[in-house]
This record gives sequence, structure tokens and C-alpha cells, in this order.
Amino acid sequence: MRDADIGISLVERRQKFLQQPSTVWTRKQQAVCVRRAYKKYGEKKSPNVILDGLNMTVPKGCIYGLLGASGCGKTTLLSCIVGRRRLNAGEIWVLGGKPGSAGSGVPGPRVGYMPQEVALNKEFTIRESLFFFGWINGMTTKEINPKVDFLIDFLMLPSADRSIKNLSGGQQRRVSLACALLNEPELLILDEPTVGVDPVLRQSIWDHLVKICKDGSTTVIITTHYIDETRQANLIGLMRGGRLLAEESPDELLRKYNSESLENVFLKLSIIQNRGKRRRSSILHDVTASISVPEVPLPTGHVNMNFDATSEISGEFGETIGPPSISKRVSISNEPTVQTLDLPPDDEIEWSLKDRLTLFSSCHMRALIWKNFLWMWRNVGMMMFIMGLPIFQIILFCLSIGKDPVGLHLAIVNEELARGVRNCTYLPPRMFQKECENPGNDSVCPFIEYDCEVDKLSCQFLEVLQRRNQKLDYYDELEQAKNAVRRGKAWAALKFSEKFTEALKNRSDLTPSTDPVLADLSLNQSEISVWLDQSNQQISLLLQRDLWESLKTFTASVATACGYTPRLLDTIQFNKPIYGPVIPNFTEFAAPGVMLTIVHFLAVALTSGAMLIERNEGILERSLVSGVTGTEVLLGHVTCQFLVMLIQTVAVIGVTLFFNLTIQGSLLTASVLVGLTGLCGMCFGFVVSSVTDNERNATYLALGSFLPMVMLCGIIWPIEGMHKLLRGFSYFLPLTLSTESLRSIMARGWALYQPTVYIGFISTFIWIVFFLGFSIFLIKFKKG
Ligand SMILES: Nc1ncnc2c1ncn2[C@@H]1O[C@H](COP(=O)(O)OP(=O)(O)OP(=O)(O)O)[C@@H](O)[C@H]1O
Repeated sequence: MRDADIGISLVERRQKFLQQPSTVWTRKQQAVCVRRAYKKYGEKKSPNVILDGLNMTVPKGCIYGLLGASGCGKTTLLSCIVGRRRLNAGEIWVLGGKPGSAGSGVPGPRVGYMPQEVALNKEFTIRESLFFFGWINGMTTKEINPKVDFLIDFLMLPSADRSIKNLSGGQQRRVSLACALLNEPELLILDEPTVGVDPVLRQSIWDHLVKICKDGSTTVIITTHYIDETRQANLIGLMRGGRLLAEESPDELLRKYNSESLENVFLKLSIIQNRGKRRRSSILHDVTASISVPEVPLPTGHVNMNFDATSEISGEFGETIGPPSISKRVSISNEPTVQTLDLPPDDEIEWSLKDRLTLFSSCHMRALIWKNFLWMWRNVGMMMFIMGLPIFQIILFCLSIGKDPVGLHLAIVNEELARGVRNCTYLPPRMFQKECENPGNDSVCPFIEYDCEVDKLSCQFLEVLQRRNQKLDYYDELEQAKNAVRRGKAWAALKFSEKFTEALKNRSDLTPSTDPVLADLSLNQSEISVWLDQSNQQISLLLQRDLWESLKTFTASVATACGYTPRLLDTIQFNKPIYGPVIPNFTEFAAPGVMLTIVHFLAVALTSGAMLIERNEGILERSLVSGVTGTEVLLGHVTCQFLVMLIQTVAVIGVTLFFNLTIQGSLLTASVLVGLTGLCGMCFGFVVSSVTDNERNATYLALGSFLPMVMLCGIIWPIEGMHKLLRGFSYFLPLTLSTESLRSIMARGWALYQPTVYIGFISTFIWIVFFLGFSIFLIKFKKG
């Protein structure tokens, strides 16, 4: 306020303002000044125009009642004023600055905002809610305490320790009002604060507003559906069709329109506005014709409204006259004469380098971290579930995935044994006898120990095979065995010919001079014929491996028994592996990827859920209006959820150790990578919650990204087996390089200096920075 203005009344100040040319300086002296505001929603082709060249002037120290039908755009206008939505065109000055501009203090504690929705954490008590908003507005605990008592008493609220969720809708709105009043801001913006409030309390709320505005230090903009309660306002703005039909004091409006009530004034103004439009229906014409509207003199200096057939009435009063900035309607304003005046230069707001470089304020961070921890505490059951989930999932993985299948049925036809008795069941390995009634000599495999003189070598091979925990079912005929495979009763049919042993022994006698027919016969008879069910790759690969391994053991045993070196038939020697177990298993391969996927996606679910709750309940919006920045909100969540992630990381590594999964490398390096991946998931969760509007879409996005990630990041299948194009793309996904890195730490024992390992760390770090930056950008710039 200018020194010269101090001490003069609001009415005098307003008159003075109306008489002087409109300049940036005069606009900055108002609490709020909106000029030629244009705002639309929707597509370019069919825009839904909400503000259409609206002008509004709210002098400091006044109570401004913003009235209008439901859906006329009051909330939209207010959220543009507090800097949470952007105009498509036009300008807004709030407390001397442009909302959202550096150093304007808006959003910030200078503005108290009570949105239409309750915008409170339902799990918190009244006291906790007030403390949160007090702290983010820079108040100390000592300052808040007496205020809490006053507001509870004044707004007739129940005990301060009552949970918000246990309050009635009206009580919740009063707590919301208390949060806006708490820090006594310079500008109070209240969106329907008196809904559901009984008349006595409504009156005392108005009395309170009148009291705080009296000395000019507070300005109130209030929207309400109870038109007549705004009689106590200093100014009323009647909004319709994207503009203000009038902006006057209640008494002046009643006088000008010769009306008893403000509702009547609104009705008359609406009719005036409609007259300018082409008559859309005869009914509307009949209605408007039946109501008499007085000739209204316009304030000095303004031309009469020009109701031509193609234009609409803008109906502005005083300074509010202004042309729609974008629509092609006919202008009825004389303001252009004012606009052509040379405007004084814009005041530069002091904005130091320190302010620019400050990433977060300690009071905001304290309040946000406290709120997040309190939220977790109030949802302790859910938090325990979230922390326990990775343990449960890793246990499930270790118990169910990657172990060799056992008990697979093999259909055996061993023609070396007598018919009929081939169906007998064999006892477990090493007790290699048949459980047959009256077994004859030919009906049992005749030996346990290996002996060069044996006449049934097929039995020796089968014993070795049986030791690998597969089930051998005996059939008389090959066709029966094959049918067993066809019917799914067995995974393979194996046949030993009648002369298997003899032919096998004859193999060593084969020379180039042997009759080829005899040689061929001998080779055929000494072969084990196998028919596999290859419909399941894992099982058929395993059976092939078992058959090769059994054959190797069998030949080595026979060679030894016959006095040869066991390596006689070994032409390839697999030595002790350089990395990994002698018998590799899928668990060891998949474990690193599975661990990272679990930690990553649980973090996505946790953060996106928490952020969406905060945003959809309006708490985020309200905090941002109080001056909290997107960066601070994210940092607050990162701090709290990092703790959850630490617990999850320790749990995941602990379960891995418990199940004896190989961790050859440093436990610390592996844990840090798991933790970083969780952090990366957390930041992805922020992105998910920023780009989606509700939990359902967030779930679709998170689920939609889960499977491609699992498939493309080399978690269940080596990247080397992918299509060439996909392989290239896969390296740009968040879990690919980190999975490879963790696998190298766990299976190969590689340290951080190995490129594969540190590239995994670098890639995860880059993704964290990208996701975090992108979500900060979205929070900051994704405004309606
Ligand atoms: N984010 C949005 N996207 C598209 N349309 C929107 C959006 N927000 C509001 N609208 C539309 O803009 C119009 C004005 O909404 P707004 O909430 O500002 O009205 P209001 O005057 O505050 O209504 P009420 O008094 O019922 O709260 C409505 O038609 C609404 O459907």
C-alpha cells in the first residue's frame, strides 16, 4: 500500500483506483488483479472455454465474494490465482507479483488456500493436520499450539485428537478452513468454506473474516453458493459465461438493480447478458420478456454496452471492462484508450542467488518427512505387508523356480529281460531287484556290482539313470511305450534291443574289414533308442542331459570293470568351471534379475500409491500452494521410503543367503546395487503418479511396464538370444545392465572396478536422475 493510501477507507481507495489509468503499478497495488483472463479446457477443435476475457480486481483488505453458478469456473479462476493452474492468455497479479514467478511469494505462506475438496490426510488427527500446515507455513510449534486451541474452539470442532476420518463431512471442511486460517496469511482464498456449516457458525465465520480484514492486512476471496451470505462482503463479483457480470459492493448492486436480494440482482444481470445473445428458444424469450430490468447507468468513463446481434454482453463494471482476449467477439470496452498509455516499468523483485540455488527449505522438509512417517505409522499393517512382500516373493522364487524336475516318468522297453516280467517295479537305487512274483533268473537284473562278464549291460545303464531320481516304467512292446509318451504318461520312450550287451561288446571288435551289414547291425543293436516328448524344452533338455550323463557314468564304469581306463570313451573333458556351479541351474541365473525386479516394482507400487493418494486427496495441491516445491515433496518421499527400501534390501539379501544362492562377490556391493535399484523404482513410481490421474491408470502403467521389463531385461532369458533390434533396445531399459552387473557380482564374484559391474551402477544412477528430474518437471509444469 502506498504511504498516501494508508488511513483511507477501502471505498475511497477503490474509487481512487477506478479513476486513475490502469498501469502495472496500479495493478500491483491490489491484492489480486486479473486482466483479460482466458482459460479453456479440452481439445483445440472443441475447446471448453471457462474464462473468456475476465477482469477482476480485489483491493487489499477487502472481503471479495465470488459468486456464480456451479461449473461457471470459480475454482478454475481461484487455482489460477494461487498459481496452480495457468491461464491460456491474460495476466494475473497477486500481492504485487505474478503467481509462480521468482520472488513473488505466491505460492507460499502469504496465501492461505482452502480448496473445495477436504484436502487433508484422513488418517491424521485434527491437531496433526494443523501442525503439518503450520510447519509448512513456517510457524513454530510454540506458535501453533495456542492457535490450535483457538481454532478448535472458534470452529466448534471436537477434540483435537480426533481422527479426521471419524469426523462428519462438515467437520472435515471446518478443519480444512482451520488449516487455511492458521498462519494468518495476507491473502485467504476460500472455496466454499461454509458448505455444511450451521447458520450460527456460518455467521461467526463471516464475523471472523470481517474482523481479520478490518485493518487491511488480510484480504479474503470467498466463493459460496449461499448468495445472500455475501451481503457482508465488501465486493461481490458475479461470474457467468466466463466473465464477471458485475463487480460492486453488495449495497451498490442492490441499489443499481433496484432489488431486494442479491439473487435477484444475479438473475437480472444474467438476463441482460442473455439479451445480447441470439435468442435460442422462444421459451427463453418468454422468460426474459417477463422480467423487468432497470436501465443501469454505467460508471463514468465507460461507453454504454452495445447489444448488437452478433456480440454478447460482457457486462463489466468499472475496471473490469475488457475484451475477450482470444475469442473473436465484438469488443464493447473503452479500455484500449487506457491500454495505450505508456505503462511504468515493471518493478524487479529481489531474488538472490542463494534463493535460486536453495533446493529445499528445512521447515518444509521437516514437515513433509514427519507427515510421511506418520502416514506410514498410521498404515502400519500395510507397511508391514509391503516390507514382508519381497521376503515372501523371494522365498517363493527359491522354492519354486530353477530346480531340476525329478520323478519324470520314462517308458522303458528292455528286450534283454524276459517278456511279462518287464512290467515289474524296481526298488529304489542300489537295491536293484525286481518285486515280481516268483522271479525267474531272466526276470531280474542279475547284478548290483559292475562286472565285465555281465550279460545284461542295459540293466547297468538303467540303474545309473534311475539314480538321477527319474521314474522308470517298463513295457513289453515299443508301441506301448510310445503310446505312454503320446498319452502324456511318460516324457520319453527308451528301447534296448535283445542283443544290446552282445552288440555293445562287439563294437570293440569292429574293424574296417568287418562286413558292413554286420557292422551296421551291431551298431544298431548296441544303440539305446530314445523317443522324446519335446513339448517342454526344459524337461527334454534335462532328460537329454540325464541320458548323456548316465551314459558317461555307465561307460566309465564298464571300462573300469573291464580293466580299461574310465576315460576311454571321453573325448571331451569338462573341467571345474571357472565361474558357476558344476551343474548350473536356472535359479542361479534368474535370481539376480528376480531380486532386482521385486525390489524395483514394489518401490514403484509404494511410491506411486503414496503420491497418488496425496495428489488425489488434494494434499499435494494444498502443500504446493503453501510454497512447498515439487522437489521437496519428492525428497520427502524419497527419505521415508528409502528406509522401507533398506529393510527390503536387507531382507532380500538375507533370504538369498538363507537359500544358499551363490554370492561370490562382495555382499556390500550387491546390497548397494539392490538398494539403488529400489531407489530407481521409487523414482519411476513418481513418474507413474505424475503422468496418471488415478490409481487404476497407475496400476495399468506399472503392470504394463512390468512384463516388458521382465522379458527384455535379460531376467528370464539371456539377452544374447533376443532379436537383434530388441537386444539393442534392451540395453536402454533400467533393469538390463543392473541385472547383468548383479549377476556378475553374485556368480562371478566380480568387484566394482570390473566394467560390467560399474556400468550397472552407472546405468541405474542415470535412470534415477532421469526419473527424478522428469517427475519434478511434471509436478512443476503439469498444470491444468
Ligand atoms: N481439469 C479439467 N479438465 C477439463 N475440464 C475441467 C477441468 N476442471 C474443471 N473443468 C470444467 O471447467 C468448468 C468449471 O469448473 P470449476 O470447477 O472451475 O467450476 P466452479 O464454478 O468452481 O463449480 P462449482 O461451484 O460446482 O465448484 C466445469 O465445466 C468443469 O467441468
